[in-house]
Amino acid sequence: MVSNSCFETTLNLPSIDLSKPLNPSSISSLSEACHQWGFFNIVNHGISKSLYEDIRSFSNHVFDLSSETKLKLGPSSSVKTYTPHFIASPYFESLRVSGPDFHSSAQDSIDVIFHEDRHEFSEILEEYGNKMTELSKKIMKIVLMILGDGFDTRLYDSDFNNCHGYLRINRYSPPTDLEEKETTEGLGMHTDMSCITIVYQDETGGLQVKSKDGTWMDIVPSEGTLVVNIGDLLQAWSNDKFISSEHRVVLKKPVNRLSIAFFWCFEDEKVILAPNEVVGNENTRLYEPFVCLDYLKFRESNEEGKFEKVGFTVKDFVAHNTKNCLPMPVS
Ligand SMILES: O=C(O)CCC(=O)C(=O)O
Ligand SMILES: [Fe+2]
Repeated sequence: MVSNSCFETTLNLPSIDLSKPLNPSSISSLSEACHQWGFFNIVNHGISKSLYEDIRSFSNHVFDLSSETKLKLGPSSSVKTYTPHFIASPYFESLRVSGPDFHSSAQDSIDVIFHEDRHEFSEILEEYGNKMTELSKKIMKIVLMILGDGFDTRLYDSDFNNCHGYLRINRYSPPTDLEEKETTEGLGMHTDMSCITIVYQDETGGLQVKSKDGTWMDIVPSEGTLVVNIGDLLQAWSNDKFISSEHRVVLKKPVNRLSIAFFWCFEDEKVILAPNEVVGNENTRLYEPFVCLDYLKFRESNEEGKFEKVGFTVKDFVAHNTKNCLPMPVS
């Protein structure tokens, strides 16, 4: 499980400054990043450092509870908001808070694990969820703008009108015998089940994206910067004009790592079909229309130790569907 890695480099992603209008050069570097990496940075996003500090201290408080208490929110509980160690990886655990009512989603979990009123926790998670929702809408508009010159993004408002978001607070606890210069995977290579994901990673670092030649590139954390990555749903909707990045998290230091990922997704019942204008005349449609929920069910796994399922993508889903649609051999 623990490996020495020598082919890793740092990736410089363009930063989109959300306090300024986009100019032609930022559009062009964003477009390149979306096609090549499926990753870019945003700055001046309006989320304060103190909100992160509040969420961090709340999260550590929850993750430090006993396994027995946390499992009251686990996969076999009624709320199912906690993913324990050994589902995605031995070192990964996470807590989910779902929109659009982030307050009540957080409160449902908090009521189960605390025997006193901790409404301040639901309030900070509500604030974060609402801010991420607004940010996601803003970023989606920017991302759609780069689809092409003269492309009227209003045409697709209806496609994205019913999007919803949820956040997952992730904590990684490296193995205690992790030695200097050794790394281990905290979360294996995967693509996200979202249109876009907005990631806050703490100063520990460890997020990596896979380049086309297979090299893992470090996305180094920078204070005040959030990382955005394209997910499978937008890749399929855009007929591969946007790339859903293959990424992972490696643990390089013997310290706990915290990240918060906000997933902005199509509604479950949406039929995903790339619009004709996006496919273009010369290109073929790469994905048969599919229902979002069918893809989510294909990807989701609560099975302990089935780490390989983490790496399935929308391409695997399409291949699986095609295989299942082949005529049965005549015996
Ligand atoms: O922890 C991170 O930095 C990224 C997490 C991630 O990729 C995910 O939750 O899908
Ligand atoms: Fe991810």
